[in-house]
Formats: sequence, C-alpha cells, structure tokens
Amino acid sequence: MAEAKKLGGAGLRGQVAGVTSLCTVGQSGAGLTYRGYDISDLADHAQFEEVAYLLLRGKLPNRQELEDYKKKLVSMRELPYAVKSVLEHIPKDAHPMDVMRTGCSMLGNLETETDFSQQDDKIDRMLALFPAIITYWYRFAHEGVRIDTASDVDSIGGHFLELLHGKKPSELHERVMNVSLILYAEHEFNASTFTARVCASTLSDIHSCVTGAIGTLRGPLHGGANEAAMALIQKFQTPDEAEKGLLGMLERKEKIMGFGHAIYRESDPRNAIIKKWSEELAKEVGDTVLYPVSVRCEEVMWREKKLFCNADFFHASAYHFMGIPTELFTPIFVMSRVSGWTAHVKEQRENNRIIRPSADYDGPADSKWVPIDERP
Ligand SMILES: CC(=O)SCCNC(=O)CCNC(=O)[C@H](O)C(C)(C)COP(=O)(O)OP(=O)(O)OC[C@H]1O[C@@H](n2cnc3c(N)ncnc32)[C@H](O)[C@@H]1OP(=O)(O)O
Ligand SMILES: O=C([O-])CC(=O)C(=O)O
Repeated sequence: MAEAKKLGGAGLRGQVAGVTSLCTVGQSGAGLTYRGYDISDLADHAQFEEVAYLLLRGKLPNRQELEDYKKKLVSMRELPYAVKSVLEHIPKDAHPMDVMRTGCSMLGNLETETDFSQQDDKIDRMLALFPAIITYWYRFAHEGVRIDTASDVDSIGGHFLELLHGKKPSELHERVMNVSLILYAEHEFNASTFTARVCASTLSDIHSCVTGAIGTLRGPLHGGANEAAMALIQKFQTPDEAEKGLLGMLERKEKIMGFGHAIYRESDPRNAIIKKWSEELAKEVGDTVLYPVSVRCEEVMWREKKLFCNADFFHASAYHFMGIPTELFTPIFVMSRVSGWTAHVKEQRENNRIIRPSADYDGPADSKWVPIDERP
C-alpha cells in the first residue's frame, strides 16, 4: 500500500488549498482513486472515455451514455481550417508542448467560451481535437503531409495512433494507449491542475485554464519527465552500464527523471500498471535492452536512495515500443490530463473564491527613493 508522505516545507507541500471530490492521492488502497474508484480497477476494466465521463459528469456512464458520449467525441474531430493554418506555420523544431499550447489557445480564439453553460461542449471538443492538433502539426512539419483528422477508430488513444502512423493500431497498442490515458487522467492538486484552478478562480475561460495548465505540465519536474526518462535509458546498452551510469549520476547529485514524487512515499501505484504493459510490449518487439535497462534503473534507485519510479518512467519504454517519437510523450499526457484539468475547472466554478494566497516577505525594509541620476 502506498503511504501518504510526511509533508511540509516550501512549495505549498502538505497545505490544503481547496476541496475536491475528484481524486485521492496516496491515501487509501493502492493509493490513487478517481471519484472513489481504485486506479487498478479503472485501468483493468474501463475505457478512457468512460473515465473522462466519470470525472466530468460525476458518475460512470451506462452503456447507452458511453456510446452516445463516444459518438459525440468522434463527431468533433474535424480541425478548423484556421487551426490547421496556424499549425502549418509552427517550425519543425518547435517543442510539441508549445504546439499543444498554441493549438489550444487558437481554438479558444475561434470557439471562445462566452458563457460557462457552454463548458461541457468546449471540454469535449478539446478531448476530441487534441490528438489531431499534435499529429496534424507533427506529420506536416516532419513529412510534409496534410493528414485527414477523421478516423474510424472510436477510442481517443487508438485515434491518436492511427493519425500518427497512418494505419489502424493493433489491439494491443490501442489497449495500452487506453490504459496510459486512464493512468494520466487525474491527480488531485498537482502543479498543472492547480494552475488550471487558479486560472478558473478568476472566472477566466476554459481555454485559458487549459493553456496555462499545458505550459505547467511541460516542465521536466512534471509531465516532461517521461521524455527525460527516455533520454536517460537510451544512453545505456546493458543493465550493468545503466547501474554504473546511475551511480555516477547519484554521486554527482544529478536528478534522475522519472523517479520520486511530491506526495507518494514508497511507490506510485501507476508504475506497476504501466510497467506490466511495457514488459508485454518489450516481448512483442523483441526488446532485450530498454526494458531490462529500465528494470535495473528501478532496482538501483530503490537500493541506493529509496527512490521509486513514478508514472513517467516505464511510460517512456512503453511509448517507444509503440513507435511513438519521444517528443510526443508529454503531449499524450495533455490528451489525457485535459479531462482532469477541466473537471477541476468545473469543480472550482461550482464553489468559487479567487485563489490568492499570501507570502512571507523577506526583502529589504524602508528602502529610500533614489532619483535615477543618483543611482550607482
Ligand atoms: C507525472 C508526474 O508529474 S510525476 C513527477 C515527474 N517528475 C520527475 O520524475 C522529476 C524527478 N523527480 C523530482 O524532481 C522530484 O522527485 C519531484 C519534483 C517529483 C518531487 O519533488 P519533492 O517533493 O521536492 O521531492 P522530495 O521532497 O521527495 O525530495 C527529497 C530528496 O530526494 C531528492 N530527489 C527527489 N527526487 C529525486 C530524483 N528523481 N533524483 C534524484 N534525487 C531526487 C531531492 O533532491 C531531495 O533531496 P534533498 O533533500 O537533498 O534536496
Ligand atoms: O501529483 C503530482 O505532483 C504529479 C503527478 O504525479 C501527476 O500530476 O500525475
């Protein structure tokens, strides 16, 4: 059982900043629940769209509701011409998270939320469009093709893979994407979600809340860690090399991306789930390097520092085995977490007070005004 960590110190750690009925982290069972449902049950049995519905509408959908919801999302996959045009102007070497941020923001210019009664439709449109935003840009910038963003695959994860690779994904790959999107969907008051809630608390529009959250997720201490984890494991050819490399990094006090967590103390319950799928994918592609290297990294970090893999670490190899370019790893996180962010925006709006904490001042006191020409 993942235990709650003793929390305190800087970074608002351990301070309650609001109330939520969406998620618990590190409190009970496997340590992560969405509206009371354990993450391992959701990952084993649910579809991502079912989980998005649960977060956004407050209950699991029945069969008809889920079918209608998926149909609605599929019907919203067409990218507006103006978004395509903006995406075509973004350079090939841009950071894909910047592409997501711009795509989301541009959508907010074209399909502005002018009244909160529109929030559900705006949210569903983002869920439906985010795979198209990133893959349209990626394939145009890298291959010079303008892809058709409609596809027959009705799951968001499968749709993303089809747009990226230009062919229907295998059942296994669609399943792993589904699990991955479920694992990344929601995580209480993490930094990007808190950003979204702060923005929502000013009564701003939904696209601004999500655009800000994307910018926050981009950093390597948060969502960007899955890409950094990939860069790390790719440096090593064997588990022994990985062990030696990690020991050196630890000695130099370097941060090892994909390890540790702000709340969990002994494990991140999402890790065991994605690790299992990474192992299965490794068998499928006949990998004898990346997966064993990743396992050794996990062993060394626990043995040396009692640091455990967070959700990001085994996502790196899993995504790689499915042929996903490393720079698209964090945008996948966005495709999923938009469900959690926007569920929090809705919750914030339901019982809002502007979020405005205080600071302890430690600057100079009684500074005397000096005219500009007299300053040193
Ligand atoms: C989906 C997600 O966003 S999960 C998080 C993804 N981020 C990463 O993987 C980045 C690497 N990990 C980290 O930087 C951190 O563990 C964070 C940002 C996730 C959490 O930060 P904190 O809450 O400050 O960590 P915590 O209080 O547990 O740190 C305790 C000590 O362990 C060290 N530590 C924590 N994580 C790591 C790491 N991955 N590698 C090396 N040392 C680490 C800290 O530097 C700190 O040492 P210090 O006391 O000498 O300063
Ligand atoms: O909760 C956090 O601080 C980071 C995290 O794991 C997430 O957002 O999924």
